[in-house]
Amino acid sequence: MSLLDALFRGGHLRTLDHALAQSLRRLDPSTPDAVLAAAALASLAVSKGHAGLQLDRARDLLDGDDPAIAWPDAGDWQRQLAASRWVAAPVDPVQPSDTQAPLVLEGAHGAPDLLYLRRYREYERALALGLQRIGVHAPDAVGLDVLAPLFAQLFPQVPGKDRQALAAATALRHNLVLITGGPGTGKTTTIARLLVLLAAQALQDHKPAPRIALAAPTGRAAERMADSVRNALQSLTAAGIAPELLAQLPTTGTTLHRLLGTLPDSPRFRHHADHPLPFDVVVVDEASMIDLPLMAKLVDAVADGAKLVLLGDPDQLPSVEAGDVLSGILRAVGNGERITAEDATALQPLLNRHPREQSRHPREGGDPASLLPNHREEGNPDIPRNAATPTFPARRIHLQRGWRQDESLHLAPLATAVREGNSDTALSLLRSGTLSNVHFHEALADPLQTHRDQLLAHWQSLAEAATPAQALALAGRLRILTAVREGPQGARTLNARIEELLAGPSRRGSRPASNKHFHGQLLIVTENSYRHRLFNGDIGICQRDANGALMAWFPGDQPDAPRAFHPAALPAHDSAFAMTVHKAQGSEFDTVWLLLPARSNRVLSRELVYTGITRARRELHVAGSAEVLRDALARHASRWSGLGRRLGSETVRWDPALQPTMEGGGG
Ligand SMILES: Nc1ncnc2c1ncn2[C@@H]1O[C@H](COP(=O)(O)OP(=O)(O)OP(=O)(O)O)[C@@H](O)[C@H]1O
Repeated sequence: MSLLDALFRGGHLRTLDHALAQSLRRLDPSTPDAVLAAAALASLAVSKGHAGLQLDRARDLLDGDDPAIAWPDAGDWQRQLAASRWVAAPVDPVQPSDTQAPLVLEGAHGAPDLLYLRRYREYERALALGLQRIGVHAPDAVGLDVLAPLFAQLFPQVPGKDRQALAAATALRHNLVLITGGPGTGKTTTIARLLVLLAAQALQDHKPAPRIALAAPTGRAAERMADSVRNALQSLTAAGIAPELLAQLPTTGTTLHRLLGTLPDSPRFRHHADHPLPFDVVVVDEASMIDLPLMAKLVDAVADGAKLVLLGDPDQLPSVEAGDVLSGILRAVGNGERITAEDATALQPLLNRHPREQSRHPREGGDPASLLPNHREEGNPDIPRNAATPTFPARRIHLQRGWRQDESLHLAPLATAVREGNSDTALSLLRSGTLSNVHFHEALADPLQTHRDQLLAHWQSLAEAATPAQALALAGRLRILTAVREGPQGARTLNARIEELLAGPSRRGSRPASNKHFHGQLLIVTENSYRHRLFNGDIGICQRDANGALMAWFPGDQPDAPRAFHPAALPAHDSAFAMTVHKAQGSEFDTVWLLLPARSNRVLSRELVYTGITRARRELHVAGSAEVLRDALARHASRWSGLGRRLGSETVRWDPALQPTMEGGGG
């Protein structure tokens, strides 16, 4: 049996993957089986979140080992592909490939071979060039010293120890900046202060106030970001920052789709290179969730000379759709932070001019590296002092100190153990019961049985809420998060059981399948609908309106004015009493129940557990066996992508002639 047939008959391919291979065979019946199978697998790889197919690890795409499949040797496979008319093999990672070839093979200098669907290689190429374009426009650093008093007021901590200050200062001097860190490390707080500085800088230069956009991949994440900025502005008001500066800052956030301007029934956007976004500063939160097509389109739409600041937690799960863009970019920036000696010199007026500090330590002068946080100082990891000028003009600052320590949930030690894959520590912390509001239900498989009343009470309160806005506000109080969708510990099964429980014994089973919506039902949208302005991951609730008609309500532009849809007219959606950790990215809930499957599964990873537990704001329950937890923490959720090497490549240089035009599709 051919490899393609074996893959198809084994149920490993989707219809779409198989159809792609078949269409190549129809066009040229002499196409070798290995090429057809590779085309189908490259298409399958995208559906599993990879940018392309890594030939030597193709078997990892399958859900389990299949003895019926005889995998070709990766070297032979590569040679057959390189010789095929369907496969372009450009030597340069930023040159366009032959438009006639639907597949692109890349891999050089010992890097593994990646086979792309052409469109995804174009997205990566466009993204790499677009990031270069944004990054090479370094803003003028002249005049930073005038900002020093305001800077010192905004960042009163001890200089040389404050990474938030370093991040803001760096972002004043660079146009492509990544500020990374776990939950509560002050990413948004830092942004608010940076925006005040940018407003002050414009005022001082007699320029118009900067046009600023705050965006995130999901509506919920955008709202959370705007909330945090509003809180930060309140603290800045209290700290005596000039109201005229604060007045220039945005207090609302938007989704990336809305920012870019969706077009009805089209994956294209209103804003792109030829019609760029009318913003001088674009700040995007939850960058780990952004997939390759969307990031490529965002970067394409950022105007020349504008600043792009990406915020994210690199330890979270990568985006569900193809990409793992954030980690690709971080790989190119380098694992450490790229603060060059040149940066340090330029930032000296800000970082070394704290009035408080100056009186204690007269300005040292001379050694610019003395400005940088020293890794030997407590709480500050290493920063390469004078890394060679990076080929990729981005800067990254990683914030480490958690600022939410006074809150009742004591999560940090567990989050660290999980992030580091340290299962002994994670288990002993969980078992010890010493972390406040963290509960471990070892080997518990069914919380709906053991904690039924407590869980049901919450969902019943949704049905009792007086208005849809109130019900939506309550919706974030509790969520069951699962690793998988199917199976006894999967989101689908749990939702069905919760629906039954809510229906009560008398009505159990009475709700016809065709009319599955009910008052108090929590919903999650599972596909993007540009027409409805509803996007994958949006959460809504069913409630009867004043006339008794059951409507589905989703957050609107104003928190107190949700949008109503007829349930039958909604795009694809599910119940959302329980949802997968993947779908919960970008959201937080007061109480989280993280339910692990009874048996190990390839989707389990330390990133999944980390993302799941860090969704909790007040209380965390983890249910599962030690064995499954150990297995999860031993695995990384990695994705195949060539972005890191494309960005790090010596040959990637911004050249307007190379900039591709963004095609539609994918995003
Ligand atoms: N330098 C600081 N001094 C005092 N409080 C701070 C500081 N930085 C952050 N905080 C506080 O810590 C909390 C978390 O900050 P913030 O929301 O900015 O973090 P974040 O990294 O954006 O979090 P998340 O990723 O969860 O959105 C806020 O209450 C904020 O006021």
